[in-house]
Amino acid sequence: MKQLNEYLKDLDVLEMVGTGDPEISALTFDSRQAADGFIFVAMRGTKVDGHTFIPKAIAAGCQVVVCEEIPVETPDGVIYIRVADTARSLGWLAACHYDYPSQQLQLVGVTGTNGKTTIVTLLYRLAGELGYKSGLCSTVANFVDQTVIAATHTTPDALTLQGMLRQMVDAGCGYCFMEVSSHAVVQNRIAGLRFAGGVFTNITHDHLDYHLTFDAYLKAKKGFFDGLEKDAFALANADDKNGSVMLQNCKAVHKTFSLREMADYRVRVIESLFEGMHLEINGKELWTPFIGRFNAANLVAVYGAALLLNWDQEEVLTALSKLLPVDGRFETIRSRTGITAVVDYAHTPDALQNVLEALNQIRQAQNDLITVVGTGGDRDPFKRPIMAAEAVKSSTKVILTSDNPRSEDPETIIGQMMEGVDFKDRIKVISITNRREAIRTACSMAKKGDVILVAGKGHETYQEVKGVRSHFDDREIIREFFEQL
Ligand SMILES: CC(=O)N[C@H]1[C@@H](OP(=O)(O)OP(=O)(O)OC[C@H]2O[C@@H](n3ccc(=O)[nH]c3=O)[C@H](O)[C@@H]2O)O[C@H](CO)[C@@H](O)[C@@H]1O[C@H](C)C(=O)N[C@@H](C)C(=O)N[C@H](CCC(=O)O)C(=O)O
Ligand SMILES: Nc1ncnc2c1ncn2[C@@H]1O[C@H](COP(=O)(O)OP(=O)(O)OP(=O)(O)O)[C@@H](O)[C@H]1O
Ligand SMILES: N[C@H](CCC[C@H](N)C(=O)O)C(=O)O
Ligand SMILES: [Mg+2]
Repeated sequence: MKQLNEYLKDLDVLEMVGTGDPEISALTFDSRQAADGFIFVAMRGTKVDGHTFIPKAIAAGCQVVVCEEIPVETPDGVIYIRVADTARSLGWLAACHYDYPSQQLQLVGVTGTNGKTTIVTLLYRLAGELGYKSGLCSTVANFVDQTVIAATHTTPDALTLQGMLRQMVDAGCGYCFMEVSSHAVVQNRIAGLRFAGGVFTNITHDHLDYHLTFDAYLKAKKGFFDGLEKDAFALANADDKNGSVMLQNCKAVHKTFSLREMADYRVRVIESLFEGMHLEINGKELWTPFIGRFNAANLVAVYGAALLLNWDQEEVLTALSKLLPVDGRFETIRSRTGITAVVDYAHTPDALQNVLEALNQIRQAQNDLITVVGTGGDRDPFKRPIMAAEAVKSSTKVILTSDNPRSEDPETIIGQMMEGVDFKDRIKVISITNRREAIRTACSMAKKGDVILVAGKGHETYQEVKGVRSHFDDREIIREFFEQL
């Protein structure tokens, strides 16, 4: 255990009320978790202000409070530490508490609207193929070497994150690959971390409910690159017009990847089939079971990051072609009757457009492409009509349905999606609120050779309706209906 003064050396303390240097047992930012010997960090949230829970945290045994505003009443025996930004301070306190684990391994962060989970998971698997122990922080799951820890967020809170990194270091991991969400940057969940490198995939429409403007969303992503040190690498997608924005004034070593332009790491799609793609990466050819140009971009980003970590180029290329698609991303299920279903986590307009483009390139023109899609409740409402329009533009039939409606009315969400569909196109659209029914309908409509895309939920094994989560898995449901054909 450490004394308080050790924790304070990383903070810019503006004011302190109370004296002493108590021994600290743990940290918390939630008064409900507080106990004797804890530091309580008061954070201003989106729903409530953590400062209002300071008395509760003290009643539970906290002797040290880190806050942005010192309360009027300051009982004896409690030390109040005022800082400008408690969320940022939490990152540094957590880093100190766990003995700065990010400085003891090579941490690579991946940010962007789409492709983060794919890239970090492939880097983690590639490390395994090459015999390196590593950790993973992703939307689907976290891994400490081979041990899985369930994921609640794409990027966990600073305390959970630093704790997990400590477990990785203790387990002998030399690397950690993590997703850096824009929420995490804004909420300073990544404060106190030292990155060996950062990767930028792309930025398109998402999360405008939280960031309000595209500019603010862009700034959040850029915030991650602005924080990289000069010995780190910054690998950006040259095909995205904001790739260069990420690199502007970034101290790290600039590198790029591209499907089109001259870049440090280049990929070309030689052939694309349902079984996979034939690629050329920096002049070397390889086969991969991945489908879609966007996955060629993901693979070249993985290749670039691997070389920037000084992994052996030949070994990387050999292992790359063995990697299999990630859970819930372009997962293919075939019926005995010759129908192909694809389950994909496309939950943004750009992702949906990309997946549909890939499917249209590889399917036979005479066959139908039936898309089943919804959009999440309590999340960006502006993407709803755009996603419906994308689905209609590139599919022959569309079934609009529910995703995770959360606290919202599912029919209202579908109604907002429908607003994006031109009147003349409505003939090819039906809406079925119950997602299971929607999938069943798609399976019974499809004929031999047709393709069904079930988009939006990918790996998820639940559906949240009116705040209640029940077991739900697009893949299980498709298999069940395919059995009945
Ligand atoms: C909008 C958002 O990001 N919210 C996150 C935020 O919660 P919040 O701001 O609502 O917190 P709050 O409820 O207002 O509480 C404020 C403070 O008071 C404290 N409190 C509260 C009650 C109490 O009795 N005592 C107490 O001390 C809370 O612990 C907190 O410190 O801080 C919490 C703790 O870190 C997060 O769990 C929570 O994530 C929510 C659950 C969430 O859904 N977040 C999503 C939107 C998210 O973060 N997504 C991104 C990106 C997704 C992607 O694209 O992949 C992700 O990284 O997962
Ligand atoms: N490089 C890419 N460019 C555009 N779309 C992509 C790319 N990679 C994946 N996608 C699409 O986006 C979906 C989500 O991919 P992935 O889970 O890798 O992204 P993510 O950035 O982790 O998403 P999230 O923000 O939910 O964590 C995929 O199912 C696919 O449809
Ligand atoms: N990480 C994304 C995932 C959305 C997935 C979709 N199935 C939904 O629930 O809206 C988010 O929180 O916006
Ligand atoms: Mg993800």
